[in-house]
Amino acid sequence: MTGAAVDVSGLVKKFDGKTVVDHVSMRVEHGEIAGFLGPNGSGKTTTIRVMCGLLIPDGGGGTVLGYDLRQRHKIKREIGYMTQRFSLYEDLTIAENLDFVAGLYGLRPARRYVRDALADLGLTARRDQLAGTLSGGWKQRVALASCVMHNPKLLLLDEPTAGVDPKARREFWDEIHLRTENGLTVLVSTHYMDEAERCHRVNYISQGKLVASGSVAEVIAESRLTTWIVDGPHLSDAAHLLSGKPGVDEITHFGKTLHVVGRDASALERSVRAVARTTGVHAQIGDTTLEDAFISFMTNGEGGAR
Ligand SMILES: Nc1ncnc2c1ncn2[C@@H]1O[C@H](COP(=O)(O)OP(=O)(O)OP(=O)(O)O)[C@@H](O)[C@H]1O
Repeated sequence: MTGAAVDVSGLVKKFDGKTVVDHVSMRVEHGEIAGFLGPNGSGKTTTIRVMCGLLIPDGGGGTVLGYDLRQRHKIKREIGYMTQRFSLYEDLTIAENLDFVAGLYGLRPARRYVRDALADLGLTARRDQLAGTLSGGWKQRVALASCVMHNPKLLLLDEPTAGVDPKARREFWDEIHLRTENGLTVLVSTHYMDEAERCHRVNYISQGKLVASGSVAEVIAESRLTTWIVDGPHLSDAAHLLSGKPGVDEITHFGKTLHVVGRDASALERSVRAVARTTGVHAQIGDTTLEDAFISFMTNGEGGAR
């Protein structure tokens, strides 16, 4: 297929006169895992719903899998969408849940689709277990099976791993990576930094506006932040003294170190060196993390890089 899997521009969505998606443009290439990050209420779910064809935008447009956003029924048939609080029928077994979904999509013979989906996601041995008795990780696996059973070309996942333990989260991501190697495209919203780092590209939205987009390295570079790592005794004194000093935008405790971050590199250096002299802490330039960059975008609103 030519073009990007998702290619939208200038998307606007308003609720009751309030703009919650504000001229968002985004491309997701075929076979790519694109991360979608941003604070609570920044407009991720709404943007995803517009891309799914579930909501009609108030402005902008574009294509999803080559279909115009207005071809909502065609889009819906070729995508898989896992909602934020996906639900299974708890009093049905795993196989019965999948059979129900096969019916919704008109997949025939349903029995074969269910059997293949169970095998594909390692669920065969549990096929007769009631969904209500499954752990969070297994429930999420069944939800994934439900979303991919009709062989979508694009998966839109809205915080799929919220509340799932680290091992199950890792397994889920391994599944996702395996599928993209076979041509699937994924757009996934998450609040987890380790998950963002597993994406080919990340998009960061704040107050409805896309403020950064690119590979992890590009987004960190775009933040134009300098980070100093401070360690040694009297760390809390150092943190106290650094707070509000010229060039110091953020101070974060990481174990026995402080990350002191700012955009004005020379002012930051002067402040850090002055406090190091006063308190005896040791300071050295360090790597800016994705989390530092996102916190900076959040604090600076739309002032971030694009
Ligand atoms: N159907 C709706 N009617 C009115 N307001 C809505 C509706 N859906 C979402 N909103 C509002 O739009 C804004 C964006 O919400 P959205 O769920 O898209 O954000 P989000 O980035 O997905 O947040 P979270 O990370 O908490 O899931 C919020 O202020 C929310 O209250």
